Amino acid sequence: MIPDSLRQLLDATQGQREAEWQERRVLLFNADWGELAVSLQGAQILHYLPFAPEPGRAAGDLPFAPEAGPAAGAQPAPGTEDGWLWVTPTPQALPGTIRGGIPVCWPWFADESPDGRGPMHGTARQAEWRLDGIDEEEEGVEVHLSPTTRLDEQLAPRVMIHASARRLHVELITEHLGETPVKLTAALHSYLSVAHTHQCRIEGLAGARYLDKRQDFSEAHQQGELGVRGPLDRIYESNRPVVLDDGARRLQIAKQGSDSTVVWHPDADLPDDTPTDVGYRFLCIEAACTRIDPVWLVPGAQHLLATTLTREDLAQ
Ligand SMILES: O=P(O)(O)OC[C@H]1O[C@@H](O)[C@H](O)[C@@H](O)[C@@H]1O
Repeated sequence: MIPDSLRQLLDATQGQREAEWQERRVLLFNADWGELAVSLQGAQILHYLPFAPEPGRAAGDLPFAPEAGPAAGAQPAPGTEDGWLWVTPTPQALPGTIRGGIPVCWPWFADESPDGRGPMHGTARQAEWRLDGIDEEEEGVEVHLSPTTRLDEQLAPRVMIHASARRLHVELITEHLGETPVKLTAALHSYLSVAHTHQCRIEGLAGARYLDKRQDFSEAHQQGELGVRGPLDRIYESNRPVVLDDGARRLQIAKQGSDSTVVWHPDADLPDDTPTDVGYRFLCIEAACTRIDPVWLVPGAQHLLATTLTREDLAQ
């Protein structure tokens, strides 16, 4: 789900450009392979819409048209015309953050800052990031970003986004530049656009142990596949891909460097920046490192946390 004002900016874009949206600098791509919007506040992807091939045709065989926009035979899959990610149409003003897309939560997840007093989900998503490079090809685009200021005494993050007609792949790389081991938790906090939250079923978590944040982190095991029918805030211990089925489409969400899959929706208790008419149009499924699987990074080491969104019929 994309806010109208962002839609208008994208529609007025041919190829690639930088623009301002909601007081933030955003990178916009509108190409033959699809659309991408990234906010430089937080290196946050706000929108992704692949112009996917018709069933039976490989993404690499797309008949690309010379102008920007979907090529003949390459259309958004039914039910996904609005994009694969959800963004609130009424984001907080700066220095607040934008709810939606894929916020980068770093260098801690939720309230797990070293002294327990840091902002929810870390400092990276509020910070200003810079564009380090763009590698644009016919099949897609690769975008590299890093923060403009030092966000941690010892750790340095960077983000790589690769978007194409086939998939959206995001990497959060953390480098240890300091002298002593550091505990890292993090998340790629994907707000996925869905037909209705209560129509969602997540396949791939059956049997997994989870911590239920709504029950004071009590432990349980997932019985059967997860159907979303009310508020959820769970950390599943799992490194496996899941499939999100919202009745309109099946999206595969795979990941690397993560043994925690967070599933979150507040149900009727919507945040202030989320209008009720769009409050059931998202579900968060997050590739994360949490209290279940914190990463102890030693000097000189790197950690890669990645997530990949693919239409199930195109996933390999
Ligand atoms: O910071 P945001 O985008 O409002 O997300 C909040 C939610 O993020 C989830 O990752 C947490 O599990 C929830 O506990 C939390 O409420």
